[in-house]
Amino acid sequence: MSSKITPNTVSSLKKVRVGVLGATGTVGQRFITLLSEHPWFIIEALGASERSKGKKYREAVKWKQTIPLGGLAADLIVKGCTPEEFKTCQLVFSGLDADVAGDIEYAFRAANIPLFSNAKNYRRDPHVPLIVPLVNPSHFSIIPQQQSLHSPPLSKGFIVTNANCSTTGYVIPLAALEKAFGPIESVLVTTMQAISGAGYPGVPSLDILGNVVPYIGGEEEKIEWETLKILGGITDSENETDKNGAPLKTFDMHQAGGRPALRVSASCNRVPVVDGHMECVSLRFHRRPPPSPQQVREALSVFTPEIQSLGCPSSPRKAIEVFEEPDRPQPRLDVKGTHNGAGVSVGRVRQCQVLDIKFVVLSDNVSIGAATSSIINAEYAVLKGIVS
Ligand SMILES: NC(=O)C1=CN([C@@H]2O[C@H](COP(=O)(O)OP(=O)(O)OC[C@H]3O[C@@H](n4cnc5c(N)ncnc54)[C@H](OP(=O)(O)O)[C@@H]3O)[C@@H](O)[C@H]2O)C=CC1
Ligand SMILES: N[C@@H](CC(=O)OP(=O)(O)O)C(=O)O
Repeated sequence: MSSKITPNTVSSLKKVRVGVLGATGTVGQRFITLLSEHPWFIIEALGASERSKGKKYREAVKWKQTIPLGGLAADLIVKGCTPEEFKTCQLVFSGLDADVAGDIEYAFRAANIPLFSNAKNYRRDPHVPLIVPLVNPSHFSIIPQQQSLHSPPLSKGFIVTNANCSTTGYVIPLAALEKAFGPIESVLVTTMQAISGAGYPGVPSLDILGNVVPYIGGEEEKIEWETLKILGGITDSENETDKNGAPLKTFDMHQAGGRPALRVSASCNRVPVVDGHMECVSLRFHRRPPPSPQQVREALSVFTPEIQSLGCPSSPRKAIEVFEEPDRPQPRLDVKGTHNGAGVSVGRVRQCQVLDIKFVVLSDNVSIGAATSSIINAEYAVLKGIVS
């Protein structure tokens, strides 16, 4: 496909054939729901574990979505997760358990199948982009390097990851604020994470009902470093070159051009909420004097990511909904927001007596925190001719 492709030309072409790995899981089910009505993509193949393989999807899955399972996917036979079984797919989404995602996703890339992953396995890879589509789709520019460094070099295959669900939710307002007011110096974030973030069946009811668990293994570290990769840029490496002697591209981890290092401290809690991660954020800007709460509200409200102006069909109508009411957003009332969980909601923007500004952000951990992000990333790749 040429880079002149527009949303209208994609709509008039034959639908892109897609597969879903981990299709029976919490994220996999959200993929099925969103893809069943997708204007550009059609589900071609579904994969899961040996437990599910060979069964009709409707028999293999414990369907937990509020929308009934219907459409073509319900009667597809679930396959194993091997590239051979997905060779007719033009791209594949992965909602695989991280314990198995590493080898399986590697095999798909090696078989020249573009793969959009929710799992954590390749997020730290120096040649794999970690893309929150409302923030840093420009990081797709690392893909040619990822393909050329693979042995043998790849013509079509690549891996794109999306972020941890808590990172995704709060990094969207951070990006809007950096765009408006320049670098952020420090961030304190405290999460209240929904049970669905732990997959199905997830946290035992006796542990979570009427309770708060102040620990989610590995989560705080992920939020702290993923933020730097996502909000940073891509620069030329000082000491690594390709086979022609040209500098390799590298993620600057938010430190390019003498920018002050961004320091992030995260505290993560599991709370008895079904869907929707709420995060309390306090931050300090580099610039002095810092913006006022009203300027922050306005900057968040007008934030328009590139994917919106490009016309990606799953992008939210409004990226950040800003609430004025003192007791909103709330997970039960606001998790779906204005566009089926594809945007985020911010409220309680106010002055912080220790840093500069504080606010609360709510995101749908299974939608923009997982499946919706992968889908928008794939739409962007189709529009940019990165997938054909
Ligand atoms: N839930 C969330 O909010 C978020 C999750 N993620 C990440 O997304 C991924 C999926 O999460 P989630 O949906 O919650 O997890 P689930 O536990 O709900 O689902 C896991 C999926 O992986 C499949 N699977 C397990 N073992 C194998 C195997 N050996 N071979 C092939 N398939 C296998 C399961 O199939 P079967 O049913 O047959 O066992 C199931 O489809 C994880 O990596 C998670 O960290 C990322 C962001 C948010
Ligand atoms: N750990 C997150 C969900 C998740 O799976 O994260 P990751 O994709 O970073 O492993 C939660 O429990 O809410």
